[in-house]
Amino acid sequence: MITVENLSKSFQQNNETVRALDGVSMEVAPGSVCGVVGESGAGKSTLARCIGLLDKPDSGAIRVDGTDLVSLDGKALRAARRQIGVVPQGDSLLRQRTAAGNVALPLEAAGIPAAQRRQRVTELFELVGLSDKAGAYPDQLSGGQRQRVSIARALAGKPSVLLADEPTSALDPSTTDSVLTVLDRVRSELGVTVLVVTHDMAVVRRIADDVAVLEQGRVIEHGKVLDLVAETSSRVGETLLPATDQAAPLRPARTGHDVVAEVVLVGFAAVGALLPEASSRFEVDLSILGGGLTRLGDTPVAKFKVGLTGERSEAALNWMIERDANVRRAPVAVDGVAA
Ligand SMILES: Nc1ncnc2c1ncn2[C@@H]1O[C@H](COP(=O)(O)OP(=O)(O)OP(=O)(O)O)[C@@H](O)[C@H]1O
Repeated sequence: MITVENLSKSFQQNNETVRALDGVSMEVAPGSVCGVVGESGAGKSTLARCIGLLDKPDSGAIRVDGTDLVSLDGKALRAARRQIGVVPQGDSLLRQRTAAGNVALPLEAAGIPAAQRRQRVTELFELVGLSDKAGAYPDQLSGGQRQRVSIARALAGKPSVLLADEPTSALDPSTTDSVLTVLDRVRSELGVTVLVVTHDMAVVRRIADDVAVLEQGRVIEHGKVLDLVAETSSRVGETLLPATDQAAPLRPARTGHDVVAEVVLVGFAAVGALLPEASSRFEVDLSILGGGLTRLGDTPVAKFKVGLTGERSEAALNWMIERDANVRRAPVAVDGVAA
């Protein structure tokens, strides 16, 4: 479990103070993947560097499994650093060493005997799906393969937390997918808590359980991805779910329906059954006017604009709300004119 409490960090830039982190608080549950997203300069890398103990915050606490890392120094700090594997931004492998040589480096530094080292390196290459590339040099590998070697190296010391800073930037979509598959396995097979800093919401869509959105050093949204997408005001939801045709807002009068609403459905059961069941149970005619289906991780999620016609249209919507559908009704008509 990573807990960040009220973390602040400023830098001096051209005689001005830049608040890279301004009271950041967030939690990452054990064995989950959390995406930290935001525009360039929002403070993502600074947050990752503070959690990775590469930078010291000005104030605040960072707890990993209950221990506050900010207050540590000397031997205790070195021990805490071993709990956190860092995949640095960009290409960081040593060119003159083979892929296996790079992964073995932290094990050599820790004085692990050769036989144990070989076994650990073999396991790590299996985990990242590159057993046949262990003897290759970084220049003989693709960008995605180098990134997977970098992940293996960060995991060499069996950390409980893995930090990856922009692990997929500059990779094409299919290579990105192979790197994300590896990060997903790190969480599911090793139970490691993964924090991924990224500007790419596709990373969040594919592997994140939780997300924190940073803006100018502050957290403006944080929580479970599947909870946030159900909230109508969520930027995460707006980015990850299909658009329901903003050009034609919710106007019952225009569409000829009794009620028009936006509905977000999460999970196989809701996506597959809720709309047809509401329609037949309440004898209303229900048409899909916009939106569509997507997938967040393994979970299907739908956002539809629906038009309902029939006396019990409101009751049908209420019934869906009781079954955890997130429903936003069309604005109420003013002076007889639909809003
Ligand atoms: N070592 C440093 N010295 C001075 N200013 C810094 C330093 N590191 C970061 N900053 C400043 O702090 C702010 C946050 O930077 P940070 O790199 O954390 O953002 P980011 O969200 O990771 O951006 P990017 O996506 O471009 O990497 C920026 O204004 C940046 O210029």
